[in-house]
Amino acid sequence: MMRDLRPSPAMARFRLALIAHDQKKAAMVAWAERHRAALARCQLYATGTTGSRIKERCPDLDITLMKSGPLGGDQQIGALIAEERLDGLVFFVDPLSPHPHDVDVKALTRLALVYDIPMACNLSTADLVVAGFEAMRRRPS
Ligand SMILES: O=C(CO)COP(=O)(O)O
Repeated sequence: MMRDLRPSPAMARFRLALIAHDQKKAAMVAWAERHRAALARCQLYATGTTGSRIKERCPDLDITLMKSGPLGGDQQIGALIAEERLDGLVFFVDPLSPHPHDVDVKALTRLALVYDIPMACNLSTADLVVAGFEAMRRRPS
């Protein structure tokens, strides 16, 4: 079954979570800056360090900061998905470094699959997710 990704009238903003591993944080900040206008129309969540880094560069973005990933932030984002309070996830994964909380990352990925949440793990897919949100926002209901 296809999810209807249009925001309901009651939920006029897409709810998007942003996460980046350490080696990908600079790319995430640059990406967020590039999509600043579209992201300003979203309700944003982020793991602690990722969100703080984005806010340094884009202080106008309203981001709800969760805990840092290794301290449970990935699981908090997963809980948002399980409660159906998230419409998309951008998670810039570093495939070349080991992470002590790999099990949390796997659990988060699994929940995004279970709940059919658009999940972008690299730049080009993240661009498509934002373009998709913007196109759906403009589509007459
Ligand atoms: O570790 C992370 C994702 O697994 C990201 O967490 P931070 O944004 O707190 O660094």
